[in-house]
Amino acid sequence: MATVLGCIADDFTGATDLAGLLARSGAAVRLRMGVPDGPPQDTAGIEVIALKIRTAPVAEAVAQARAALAWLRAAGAERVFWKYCSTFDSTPQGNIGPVAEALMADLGVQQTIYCPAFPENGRAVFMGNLFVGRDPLDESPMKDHPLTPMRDANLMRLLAPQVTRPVGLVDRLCVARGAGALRAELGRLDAAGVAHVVVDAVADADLGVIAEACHDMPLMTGGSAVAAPLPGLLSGGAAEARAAAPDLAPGAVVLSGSCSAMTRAQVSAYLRRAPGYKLDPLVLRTEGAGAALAWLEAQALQDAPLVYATAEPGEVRAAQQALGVAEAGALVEDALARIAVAARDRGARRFVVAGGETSGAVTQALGVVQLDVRREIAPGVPWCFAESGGVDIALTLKSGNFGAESFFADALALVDTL
Ligand SMILES: Nc1ncnc2c1ncn2[C@@H]1O[C@H](COP(=O)(O)OP(=O)(O)O)[C@@H](O)[C@H]1O
Ligand SMILES: O=C(O)[C@@H](O)C(=O)COP(=O)(O)O
Repeated sequence: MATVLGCIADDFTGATDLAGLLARSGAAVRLRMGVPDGPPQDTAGIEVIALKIRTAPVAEAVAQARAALAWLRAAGAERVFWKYCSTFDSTPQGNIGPVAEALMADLGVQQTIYCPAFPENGRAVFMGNLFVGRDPLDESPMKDHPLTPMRDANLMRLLAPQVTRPVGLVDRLCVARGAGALRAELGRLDAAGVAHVVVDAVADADLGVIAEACHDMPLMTGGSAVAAPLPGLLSGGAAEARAAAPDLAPGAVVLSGSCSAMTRAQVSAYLRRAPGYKLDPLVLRTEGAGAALAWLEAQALQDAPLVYATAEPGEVRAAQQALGVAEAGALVEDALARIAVAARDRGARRFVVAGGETSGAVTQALGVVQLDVRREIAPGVPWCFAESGGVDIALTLKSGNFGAESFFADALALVDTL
């Protein structure tokens, strides 16, 4: 089938979030992990390519995003969506703006919009400022993120240093007047040379207006929620019969490298009902992952044991001071990736993974190249089926701050009903 909408996500949890929301429409959505090696084959109406470029050096992020775009265009996509985090996570150098500008240049467009709002998960944009629940982004737990601490809530201020062309805003007062008013305002800004337009949205109805006004743009950017209405607006996103769910053995493992506030609560809740092993980056540095692997070896996989590096902000800061931010993160990601492979080789077939970077590392180590997206456990977190090392597995990749406190148990309870 020719692809009508091609999506590029900057991390793996973000990609499953986006694919899950697009699939709510019933449209056929194919999720590829990394840019596929060969030319497009067996494509769906909606294609999502998951990259692991949120914290990559800018030039590398841009090169990967451009390669993804070239593949999506070869698949027929004339509309492209650039998905980043609903909390606008980016490093000080920042990849959101440079990737958007590179995609705009390749697509030959002068203007795009930015809307990370995700009301179902408490993310709203008002007067260009991003809120998490009732808190401005920089007063939310995102201020302590291990890799992308967010210290400003103003999206124009965050974006301006990342791009070369002018940044502007369409505020909620305009969005509330409907798609025609929004289109007219975008036209006025375009005539004034404003290339990068932050658009306010506080509720799903605003996102409907934005999608209606902007679905014809060759490039839209944002969180998953503003993309959710697109399948209904673009012809060709037809439904596809689902393959039967694979018969999965009971063994499961829960892996958490996320230190986000919600994951910390989820880890605490899960430790009350399942065995757990805590990774320490300082120990990983000197002794490797041997002790964790030995611990896992002694566990019954039917108990769905948890291996986690999830820690409070003070502990994370101490590890980062001793090892450096990148090294601390890489040690944890490598260890969890090795543990995932060991668990699969011992018979685990259900994987619950918390953390975007963590999910990228685990999925790559498991050699997963494509995910079949199924039902959401919580908004933006679907179960997926995949093939890994010649066996069928179920995998859910949870964004740091998504899901209820009982998420890990909720996920494991749902997987047999898919
Ligand atoms: N105890 C720790 N000390 C330092 N870094 C850690 C620790 N635990 C996890 N990390 C790193 O923090 C990062 C968390 O990012 P990520 O997996 O994307 O989670 P989230 O989805 O919450 O953003 C990862 O690179 C992970 O390896
Ligand atoms: O948009 C979102 O919030 C998520 O899809 C996402 O990208 C979250 O990233 P992580 O918290 O790093 O998993």
